[in-house]
Amino acid sequence: MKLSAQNLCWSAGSLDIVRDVSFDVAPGEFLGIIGPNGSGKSTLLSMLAGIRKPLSGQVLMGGQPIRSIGSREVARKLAFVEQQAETAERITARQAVELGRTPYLGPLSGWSVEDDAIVDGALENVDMVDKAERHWHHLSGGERQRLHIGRALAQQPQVLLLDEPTNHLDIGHQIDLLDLVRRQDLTVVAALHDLNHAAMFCDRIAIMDHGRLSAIGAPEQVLTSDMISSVFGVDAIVAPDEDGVCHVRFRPNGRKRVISRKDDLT
Ligand SMILES: Nc1ncnc2c1ncn2[C@@H]1O[C@H](COP(=O)(O)OP(=O)(O)OP(=O)(O)O)[C@@H](O)[C@H]1O
Repeated sequence: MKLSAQNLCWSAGSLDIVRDVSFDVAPGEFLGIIGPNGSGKSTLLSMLAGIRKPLSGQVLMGGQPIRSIGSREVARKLAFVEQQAETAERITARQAVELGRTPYLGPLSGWSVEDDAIVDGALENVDMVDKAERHWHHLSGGERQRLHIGRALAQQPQVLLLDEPTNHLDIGHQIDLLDLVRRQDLTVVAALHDLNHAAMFCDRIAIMDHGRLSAIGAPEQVLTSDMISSVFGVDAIVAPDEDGVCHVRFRPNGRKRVISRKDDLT
């Protein structure tokens, strides 16, 4: 399902947080959003999810304004895993994933064996089958994060929005999770901090800088030394690796040098 951001703006008082951001995400495409802390990634995602009302502009899901679609219908089509997603404590891991089936339940459509099978599949996908009966508050941060993704998959959405989904995960689970997400036939928008993971898994990357979309394109088009230096203030060398995927190697003194150059001017 296609997702479109059209001239999205959001402000907090007099502070412009997201400034006139527009892009389309094609059905089945994986778009990564990168940018420094505070550049507006989470704010943008919450507008894409229909949770935060844009000050101006609109979000279209499947060509329809998201704010004109009922919340239950949105929940059947779009799943959002927020950065600090919390879940009530007195539930098991399995029950946390079962929450993903809520948009499908109603007075005439109770819990079914199909729901059980979908939850089983989601638990398997996020490697949590063996901990399914554990209590939420006995799980590690990474296990909880995997369950949030499991809950989102159990929602069987067509659009998946993820805010820093690999936070808390060890490197094995980071790679597994991004690979899992990429293998689903879903339209995905994910805020990511690791530029190499963005290059490895995303079809395109959008770069947020001070609330603006400063570039969007294929990883090899947008991940350049100049961009990394100007947006992140870090020196980096970008070159294709042996698989042709662009690889970013950071130079530890980069940020220090940028700061000292600024100091030279004062
Ligand atoms: N409700 C709000 N009121 C005031 N300021 C806000 C509000 N929501 C977000 N901001 C500010 O907007 C800016 C962008 O925040 P946002 O969380 O979107 O950034 P981000 O790119 O996701 O950052 P990070 O990488 O740290 O998660 C930040 O400076 C934040 O403090």
